[in-house]
Amino acid sequence: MNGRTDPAGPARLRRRRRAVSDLGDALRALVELATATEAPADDLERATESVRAAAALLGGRVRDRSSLPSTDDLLDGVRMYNPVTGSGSALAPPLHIEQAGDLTIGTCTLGLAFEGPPSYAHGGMSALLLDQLLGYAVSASGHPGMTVRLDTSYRAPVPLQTPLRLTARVTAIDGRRVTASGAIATAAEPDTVLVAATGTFVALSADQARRLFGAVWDSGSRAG
Ligand SMILES: CCCCCCCCCCCCCCCC(=O)SCCNC(=O)CCNC(=O)[C@H](O)C(C)(C)COP(=O)(O)OP(=O)(O)OC[C@H]1O[C@@H](n2cnc3c(N)ncnc32)[C@H](O)[C@@H]1OP(=O)(O)O
Repeated sequence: MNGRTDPAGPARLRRRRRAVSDLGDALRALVELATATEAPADDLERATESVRAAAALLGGRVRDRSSLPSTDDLLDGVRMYNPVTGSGSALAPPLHIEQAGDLTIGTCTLGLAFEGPPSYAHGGMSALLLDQLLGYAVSASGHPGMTVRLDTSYRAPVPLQTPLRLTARVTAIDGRRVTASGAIATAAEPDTVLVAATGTFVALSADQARRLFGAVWDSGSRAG
């Protein structure tokens, strides 16, 4: 059941979304502390028991890959567990995105959990952030599509625990193919590009959309 069919309606959905975001905040803090901690082994063992108890609470009712989360709404663009932007995701920094004309701007700070080289972000994380931001720019241009190619150029390491500013814009639309380019910089030095990326996104044909997402879409419609 989702917010469209739930008899208690919007209030229940709002409460559930708030709870999902609060849990996301707590999980992100936990993941960061679990990475940063130098606590003694006794404390690690006690924390492990508490985390296992919390997991047992959450495991009572779960979905599988063929169903959408009950908090999400694809038509309104609500994806609470997106691993880059989702407020409910333990994995997401999260990246906050806003649109200013044709420029897409993202902000986030990466903690120690995203460390690759000591004190800097893992390169795969930079690619993940840019894939999401470029994809958002492509969607915002009215031509949503899936990434088919992402070229990433690492010019300088991305510092952890430092506010970041990411930008992206669509540079070409060619039939079903859309190209977007973007960059990561620090908020303090927004003109110094640390990582640049160009992505190609392809709008799905009706057949491709049915083949890839038909089962999820059908289960969403059945749920309302
Ligand atoms: C205000 C607004 C708010 C918005 C709010 C919403 C926000 C929302 C943000 C979401 C942001 C998500 C950002 C993450 C986005 C992912 O992470 S998507 C996941 C990763 N990507 C994938 O899994 C895609 C995997 N690839 C595929 O499944 C297939 O390639 C596709 C996409 C179905 C396309 O099928 P295909 O048979 O490869 O391609 P086909 O349909 O034959 O060709 C279409 C065109 O694409 C070209 N093409 C295909 N592959 C390539 C390639 N690798 N390189 C170049 N061109 C290619 C073809 O040449 C063809 O060109 P034309 O001949 O038409 O000129």
